Amino acid sequence: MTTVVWWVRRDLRLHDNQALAAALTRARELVPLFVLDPALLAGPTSSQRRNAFLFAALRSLDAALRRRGSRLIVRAGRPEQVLPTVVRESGATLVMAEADGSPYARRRDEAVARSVPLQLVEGSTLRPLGSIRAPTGEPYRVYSQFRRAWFRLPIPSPQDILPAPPRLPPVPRLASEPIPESPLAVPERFAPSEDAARQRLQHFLAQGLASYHLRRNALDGSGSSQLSPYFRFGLLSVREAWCAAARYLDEPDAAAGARAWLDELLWREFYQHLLAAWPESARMSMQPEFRDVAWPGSNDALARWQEGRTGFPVVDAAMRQLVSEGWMSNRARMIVASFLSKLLLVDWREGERFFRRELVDGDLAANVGGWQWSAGTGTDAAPYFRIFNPVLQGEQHDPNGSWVRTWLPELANVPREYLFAPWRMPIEVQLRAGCRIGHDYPAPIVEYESARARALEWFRSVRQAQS
Ligand SMILES: Cc1cc2nc3c(=O)[nH]c(=O)nc-3n(C[C@H](O)[C@H](O)[C@H](O)COP(=O)(O)OP(=O)(O)OC[C@H]3O[C@@H](n4cnc5c(N)ncnc54)[C@H](O)[C@@H]3O)c2cc1C
Repeated sequence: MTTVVWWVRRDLRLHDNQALAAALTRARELVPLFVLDPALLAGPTSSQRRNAFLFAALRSLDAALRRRGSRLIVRAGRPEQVLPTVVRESGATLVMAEADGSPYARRRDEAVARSVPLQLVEGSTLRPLGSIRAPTGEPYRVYSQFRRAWFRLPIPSPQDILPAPPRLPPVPRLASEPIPESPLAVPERFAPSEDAARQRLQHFLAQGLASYHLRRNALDGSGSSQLSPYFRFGLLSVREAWCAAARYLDEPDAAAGARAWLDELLWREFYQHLLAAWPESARMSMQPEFRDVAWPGSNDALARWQEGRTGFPVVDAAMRQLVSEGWMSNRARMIVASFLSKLLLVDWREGERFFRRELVDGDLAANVGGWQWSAGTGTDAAPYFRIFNPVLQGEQHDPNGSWVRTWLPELANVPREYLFAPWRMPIEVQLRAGCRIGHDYPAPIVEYESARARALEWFRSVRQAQS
């Protein structure tokens, strides 16, 4: 009788789960195990909101396991202590888990592997981490080169997709702790179950994919899939999503949207590979000239950005959506990240930390990648002189202003022509709109043109100091 522990981490799904499938080829008894790791759940980069999503998703996974004759065993503690205990109690001969390339996960897995037979299986990315390399053997630092190399290799095929097992082997008698209750509610936008993830994918393929390339920048997020929390916790297999979308490449009406969406899955892939190759990029600017600089932005500016009180409606709406829902669109993320790191000159790591605490999809690789790109310190760094103008961004990507008004009720009666720059309202218009600048809504924290000039000057001086 072979007993195998299936150690669930960021793969809370039964469909297309390669670690589970590998475990099932050996197991007469299977122990689906989740470890409540204090380093992740209560550490400095933990997030109450993500915990709420995670705990609810674990309950849903447990229910799905029970429908198949199994159940989730939950234990709290440090994995390097919990795993040997569970292996001993269950008589397991093997532990199988999905590989995770983040720096903490790698250290953790090395520590666990010292005392139990741990086998890691791919599945969190489309291709194994570390497998995409330049002819020199170096990992890629530039997305377009990574993408070209990626497409030279065989792409995932629908035949690879693994169905959810209809039944699962029995679980040996083992104690399990209750899945914790979260003090926070799960954001309504994201029902925390594998079924919900799969339904959302189907809905997006049917309704959103064909127009994705045209609508993906909508600030209200209605033009994108909103699948990121599901990928973050592995409630949906990225390989399965890839294959499902790739089918539309042959449909003339949907091909452009499908191509654009698959490219975004490749950005995810790129950042996962990048972090695995350069774990130090989580804390350090990729571009050497930014490593030892002191960013001049103030704590007060950071606080106003975090609280959505900058006086720039697009920035404030995005930050209030983030704090309220744990999510915002990609375009909103780029605007607020550019605003903090360039117009306010606050160290990108402050923004990265805040995002990671607040985002339901908060993921080290994607977040660090997005922040370094936005701040101009990263790989394919956005040129430092590319600075988003929040007024123009609002005009373009929230044209009727409904998203800004949703998150900033104090601007409800501000005429559309002033909505993205309310400080331009003459005083009588302010009074009529019930929105006095500096009283009902903040005056702008900076004047855009001079802040832009200051940023350009600072970035230039940092680069020159190094050359
Ligand atoms: C400053 C900044 C911080 C970010 N932090 C995170 C984060 O912590 N977690 C996270 O998942 N994404 C992050 N992103 C990437 C991106 O904004 C989100 O993945 C996307 O907005 C999620 O919405 P969606 O699921 O509707 O995406 P879609 O547009 O439908 O894209 C599909 C999937 O592709 C992936 N993806 C899309 N764009 C990117 C990208 N630029 N980089 C990496 N993966 C991408 C996501 O998994 C996403 O769910 C960040 C971007 C920026 C600019």
